[in-house]
Amino acid sequence: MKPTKNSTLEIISPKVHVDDDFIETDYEYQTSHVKRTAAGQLQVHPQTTSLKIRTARHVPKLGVMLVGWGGNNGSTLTAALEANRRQLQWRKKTGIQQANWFGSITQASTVLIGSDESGSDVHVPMKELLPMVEPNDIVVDGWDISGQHLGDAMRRAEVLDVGLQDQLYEQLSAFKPRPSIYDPDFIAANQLDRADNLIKGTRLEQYEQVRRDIRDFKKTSGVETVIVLWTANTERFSEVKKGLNTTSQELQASLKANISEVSPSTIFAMASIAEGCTYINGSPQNTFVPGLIELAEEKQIFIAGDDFKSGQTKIKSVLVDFLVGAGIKPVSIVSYNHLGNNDGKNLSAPQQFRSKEISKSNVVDDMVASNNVLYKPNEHPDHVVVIKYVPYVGDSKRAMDEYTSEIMMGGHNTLVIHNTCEDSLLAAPLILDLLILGELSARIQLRSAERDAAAWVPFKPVLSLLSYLCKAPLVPQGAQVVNSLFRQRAAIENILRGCIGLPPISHLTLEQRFDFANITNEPPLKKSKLIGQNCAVESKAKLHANGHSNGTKLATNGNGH
Ligand SMILES: NC(=O)c1ccc[n+]([C@@H]2O[C@H](COP(=O)([O-])OP(=O)(O)OC[C@H]3O[C@@H](n4cnc5c(N)ncnc54)[C@H](O)[C@@H]3O)[C@@H](O)[C@H]2O)c1
Ligand SMILES: O=P([O-])([O-])O[C@@H]1[C@@H](O)[C@H](O)[C@@H](O)[C@H](O)[C@@H]1O
Repeated sequence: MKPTKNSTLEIISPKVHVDDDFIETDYEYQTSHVKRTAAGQLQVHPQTTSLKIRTARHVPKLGVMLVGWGGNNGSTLTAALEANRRQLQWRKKTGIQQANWFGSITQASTVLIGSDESGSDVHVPMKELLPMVEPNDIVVDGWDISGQHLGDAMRRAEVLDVGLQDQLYEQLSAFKPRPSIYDPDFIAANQLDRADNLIKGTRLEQYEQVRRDIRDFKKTSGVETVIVLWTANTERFSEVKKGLNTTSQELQASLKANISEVSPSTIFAMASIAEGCTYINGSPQNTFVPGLIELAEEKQIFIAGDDFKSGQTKIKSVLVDFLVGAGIKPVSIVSYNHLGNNDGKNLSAPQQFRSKEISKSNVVDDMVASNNVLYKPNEHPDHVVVIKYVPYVGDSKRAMDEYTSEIMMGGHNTLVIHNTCEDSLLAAPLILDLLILGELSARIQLRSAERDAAAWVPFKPVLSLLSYLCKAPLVPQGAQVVNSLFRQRAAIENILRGCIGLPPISHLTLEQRFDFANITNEPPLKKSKLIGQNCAVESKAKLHANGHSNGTKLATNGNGH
């Protein structure tokens, strides 16, 4: 079976069944359930559940409606879609630059699927594992409180090279954001000068207008599926209060009663759910108040978020995982950055900064809690987040992080990281992945393999699979919040593997550590082909032997090469 029409991959397995509509696999799901006894013992029960996984093969034409379309992220994503669609290139002072999707795991990363007869790893592009939306086929629309068309919005953002902007300006100028819901109580007062493109009326009337906009987009664009994604300004947190928004009934009643504490982002989420659209929150505010989550669960519509995990926090979710996993104890983490884009301007207001501080600070909690050898109960590293607005640097975020850890015998290790990047060029590819993986998730279902008439079941409405792309992952009630980046990525990879009948990768590679031929009658590994650095050394060594080397003194890898 070839998962996608142009895939280099073919799965040869009796467990995989393909017809015109579905890829269906038999899947032995293996877990370990742990019970704590009264005596404090941990009883571990390995379990295997026989499942079937199916993935609908038809990839719908996807429409995305961005809230905050005219912002740095929204305009940059729109520009990138057009630049890649047209395979544009432009001159930079360093030479010719081609459009690409670097930073997108679906478009620019590969997945280990196994090893070949010589024992070498084999990786394939993630997008070849299952039928996925092609970025070139995505249709974009959206809203913004600023009425600037996308050509001027791209220029205002000052993110992309002028050589590229000039090739896109006319085309993007045809895109005009729809009027949006503006409530100055939820974003910084310094955003007022942008607010010239507004939906008037009560919250209910605004909600109804957003629903009409979604229906209008579906009708005029011909898309089959719409995902609504918030990449507008960070809002302050909404108050969560009984009678206001703790149930779907309360929330809907508050909307109808025009209660001021119902935020624009929550109204957009309600309208999206009412129109059957997945809603993704790329900002840190608590759009998903309990009543909204209950509404999504009642309607079985996906919601995901919060806050794109693009830079400092992404590194933090790797570094702290490494340190704690290595038995090294982070005791102080200071994350400072300054930037000068409009996001930074909005975050210069205390309430909006507080939303971001929360999402950037909670990312270490699960990793710290995982190691009771290093940390006493409720013991945490000092953790400080600082964000400053410095207009001159624009979208070029300058991040400085310091990680101080205790090492053996009272020693200390301090890591200092300086990270400069165009923040929107980190976020735009993440938005693409949120859209593509969010759409794919809607085509994946599970059922028991042990009961013939078992119903096919979709993912839960709170789509925690997208956590890899979010700073503050929203997870289903009772589920564990996982921030470790590699665990989050492994979840995505192993779901994709399961959908094509492949087991999770254990990295055991027993066949390379034991003489497997004597255990399983497997044919022995062919002569090990040097790979990576060793291969480079071997090829240079051969060149050297034949007198063609550039004379570089070659290190050896211990095998005489
Ligand atoms: N690397 C990143 O850029 C990054 C990473 C994580 C999170 N984020 C979050 O993504 C969001 C967007 O970032 P950005 O750099 O594009 O910011 P931006 O300020 O450039 O864009 C936000 C846009 O939203 C518009 N807007 C504000 N309120 C609105 C509303 N109610 N309805 C419609 N439009 C509205 C603004 O006019 C602006 O055009 C921010 O909340 C930011 O915190 C960004
Ligand atoms: O992704 P990350 O680098 O941890 O966090 C970023 C912040 O450092 C930055 O100040 C803010 O403007 C971005 O929206 C983003 O949230």
